[in-house]
Amino acid sequence: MMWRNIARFSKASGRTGGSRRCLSTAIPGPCIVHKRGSDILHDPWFNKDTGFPLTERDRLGLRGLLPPRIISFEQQYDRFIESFRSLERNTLGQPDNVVSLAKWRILNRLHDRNETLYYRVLIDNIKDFAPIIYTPTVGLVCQNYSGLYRRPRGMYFSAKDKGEMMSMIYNWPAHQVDMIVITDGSRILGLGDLGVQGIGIPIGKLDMYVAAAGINPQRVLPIMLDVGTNNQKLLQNPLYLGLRQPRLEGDEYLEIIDEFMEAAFTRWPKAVVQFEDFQAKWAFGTLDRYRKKFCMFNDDVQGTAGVALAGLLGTVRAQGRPLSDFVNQKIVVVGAGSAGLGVTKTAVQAVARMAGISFAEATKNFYLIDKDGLVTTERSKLDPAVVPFAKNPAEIREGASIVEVVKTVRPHVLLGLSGVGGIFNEEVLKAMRESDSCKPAIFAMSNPTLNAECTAADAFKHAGENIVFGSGSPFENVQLENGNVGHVNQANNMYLFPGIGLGTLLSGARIVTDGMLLAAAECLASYMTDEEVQKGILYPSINNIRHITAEVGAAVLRAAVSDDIVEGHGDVGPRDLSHMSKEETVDYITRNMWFPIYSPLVHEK
Ligand SMILES: NC(=O)c1ccc[n+]([C@@H]2O[C@H](COP(=O)([O-])OP(=O)(O)OC[C@H]3O[C@@H](n4cnc5c(N)ncnc54)[C@H](O)[C@@H]3O)[C@@H](O)[C@H]2O)c1
Ligand SMILES: O=C(O)C[C@H](O)C(=O)O
Ligand SMILES: [Mg+2]
Repeated sequence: MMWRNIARFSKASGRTGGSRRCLSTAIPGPCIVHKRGSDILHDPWFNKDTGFPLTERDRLGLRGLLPPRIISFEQQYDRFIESFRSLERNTLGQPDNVVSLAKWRILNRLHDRNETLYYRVLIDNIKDFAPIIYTPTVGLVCQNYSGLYRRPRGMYFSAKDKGEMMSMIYNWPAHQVDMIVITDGSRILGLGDLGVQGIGIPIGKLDMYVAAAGINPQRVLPIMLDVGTNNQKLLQNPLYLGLRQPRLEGDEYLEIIDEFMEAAFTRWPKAVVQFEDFQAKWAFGTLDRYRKKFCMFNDDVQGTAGVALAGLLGTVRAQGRPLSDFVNQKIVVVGAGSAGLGVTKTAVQAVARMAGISFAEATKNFYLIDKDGLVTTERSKLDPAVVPFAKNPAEIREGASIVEVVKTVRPHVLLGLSGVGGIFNEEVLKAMRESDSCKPAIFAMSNPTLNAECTAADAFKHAGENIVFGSGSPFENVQLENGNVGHVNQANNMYLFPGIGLGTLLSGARIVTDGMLLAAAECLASYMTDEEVQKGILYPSINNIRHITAEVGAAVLRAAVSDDIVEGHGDVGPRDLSHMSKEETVDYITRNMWFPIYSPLVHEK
């Protein structure tokens, strides 16, 4: 029996409010539907396939539209898992890409047909399925999206829709939307500009929101903002599904995104918007533009920064040193884009706070490398965002290579967010053997797998078996020659963004503050025990993603209360939130996580 014990979440109730309320209590409350007959069978939100009981078949006009035998949810679940395992057996030995896409297709078909069953198999098998619906396979899906396309998911707002967005937003069928993930497709993972094909990323991120944060799937909205693409291959592809024009720039670009934000928040003033995979200039530009006005955050800049900070603090603990020693860690960051700069800035702020020194003083132990090598003050046309981290060329020369910097600095941590696969080559990794740390840390955080700065196996082989290792996409643990296991951490923002979104939503915070983001990072950093951290395990297993998300969500909510920006959620007002203890907050968050079980459907005209 593959069915998992759901006791832990069986008391979780659906969120309140909205006209399509589906409660997921142990004895599930009814769910109101406004359609009947085959319209229900074709609606993945309500469809139960052969699982409709006889009474519902009568009530909803389904008699005769389904085979007579009623199959239980458990049987449907087992049947799906069996077909998935049989696909695995039948594709043994085939190229990885072929197998991954075949797995994605079978999951996607279920997603399109029956969301309750889809999310149940996803939640119960998150370790196996996250690499398919999220990184790395989601990257492959985006690359092949125009060919894989069968039916729409989410909404598309294009440059041609200027002036129409306020009415278009009402085309979305759900009355309530809680979480929106938006991309303009300009920097999809480390794969560059994929134009409209980038829609796969908001879809995958929102799948994680449902799986990890228990956001009701009826209340999520993936958004593709199609402002053109500069990807010539796509522009020349006759099957490309996006606008065939170069990307809008400057004010023309901003007018489109401004219009979308106004439209979205006019219809759903309580929604939380996550920006995802925007090229650096627009990632920072839009964050500055909207973060004080709308309830939004940028996952690549802010979510990644928190996950990386938790990892960096974990490496200090892994060395058996007190956290205060973080101020002495020498950290080389390779990649000075939206993610690399977000991480560096947050880590420097943490050092400044801990040591009681200025931000400028706290940059001393940080070294930033971009495509032109080490960033120093000598560089002509220095990007204003990197100025604070530019080194004095008297220390190391302008443009020094990664290996040169590693050999000179002997850093405690080498962290990659460059999008360039294999850039931590044998020479670089071997140079890390001379690190000043007894447990050097290597984070190859770029996605998807082929874009990781190095593989886990190479890191342990060349940099030494005593390292701590993290990667953005999953790798198998490594069997070391000394008989131990080299643990692979998935240093991915998936450990934070679901909790940031959920805590923000359930607090009714007006905006996402630095305090909320810091609380999320600190919660993750303190989640693992000393014993685990000393084994090199910095983040929880993805199997515990709902638990860590509830904790992170609670930390975010409590920080929002401290910042005095909460308006409450549903029947729970700001005063109720402020009176909750830490445990009560975690309980409140957990009770509000949606959990997939079939609710009785009741028809209402
Ligand atoms: N693990 C995670 O949670 C996570 C989160 C966000 C981003 N990422 C990954 O990080 C990567 C970068 O994302 P981004 O948004 O910062 O992209 P970006 O395009 O904004 O930045 C890339 C940076 O890498 C630098 N770079 C390019 N080639 C280089 C080279 N040969 N040597 C050194 N530096 C080089 C560029 O100069 C630039 O500063 C992507 O692969 C993305 O998938 C991972
Ligand atoms: O999508 C991911 O897996 C992490 C991150 O947001 C990225 O852009 O790579
Ligand atoms: Mg991203």
